[in-house]
Amino acid sequence: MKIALLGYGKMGQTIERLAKDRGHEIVYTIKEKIKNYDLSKVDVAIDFSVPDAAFENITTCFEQNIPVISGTTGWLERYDEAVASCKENDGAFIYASNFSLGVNLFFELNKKLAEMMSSFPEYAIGIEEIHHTQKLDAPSGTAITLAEQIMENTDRKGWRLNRAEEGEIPIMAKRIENVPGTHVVSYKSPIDTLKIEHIAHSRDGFALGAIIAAEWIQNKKGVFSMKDVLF
Ligand SMILES: NC(=O)c1ccc[n+]([C@@H]2O[C@H](COP(=O)([O-])OP(=O)(O)OC[C@H]3O[C@@H](n4cnc5c(N)ncnc54)[C@H](O)[C@@H]3O)[C@@H](O)[C@H]2O)c1
Ligand SMILES: O=C(O)C1=N[C@H](C(=O)O)CCC1
Repeated sequence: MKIALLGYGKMGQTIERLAKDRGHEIVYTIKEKIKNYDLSKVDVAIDFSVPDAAFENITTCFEQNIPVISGTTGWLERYDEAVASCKENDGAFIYASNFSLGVNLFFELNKKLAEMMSSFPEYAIGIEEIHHTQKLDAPSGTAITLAEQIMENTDRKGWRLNRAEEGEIPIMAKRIENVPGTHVVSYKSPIDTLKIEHIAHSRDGFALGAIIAAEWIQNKKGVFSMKDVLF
């Protein structure tokens, strides 16, 4: 595949290394607005940029008929508009708050556990996420996905950053140098605590998942998720 990398920071560079190992060609490494680039020779754009740029990057690709894989977090208030743009342009799109196989397995466990725990209101639910200090958004996109999955399977009505309110899920966000990404979902009662945890040891899992998604979306049209790709 001929790949355009939209965003060439920590993730863009990791994707470049792993994509080359899999025989792909990186034709653009873009660190700025993409309006002026001719992407017509590109098979797929992989966007790991910044929250302010993601929506414009993604929709510009749809207008140029390029499939998009996006992992940028912190722009999701415009996700529905991006989906509409994909459909209008008969495009192809996958967004995931986390592309790693491990986290996508963790998502499935999280949903199942929340469904089981919904019968036991004595357990207080909490989410903790830990990331490196350069991260621009909080809470992480992954933590928001985990909270939304719990809300769909319990009576919890919302989530809140760094504090707990009645009926909501607190998401505690910590920033520690060099941590690629850790997520913990816990259920605490006066008697015991139950926890599930995912610890990324590097960015390779996120990058590999995004490349696998880019390979999978070739010759497809529509809006898909990592669940479609992996399971
Ligand atoms: N979904 C996942 O699996 C996953 C995994 C890791 C990171 N992320 C997300 O990916 C994004 C990037 O993470 P990172 O650690 O590589 O960040 P980073 O800060 O290292 O890199 C971001 C890059 O985007 C570039 N950029 C700035 N404006 C741009 C624009 N208009 N168009 C294109 N590029 C632009 C910056 O110059 C930089 O090179 C973040 O939102 C992060 O939360 C998602
Ligand atoms: O390093 C980051 O930034 C990460 N962002 C994603 C998120 O916000 O969930 C995935 C994990 C790494």
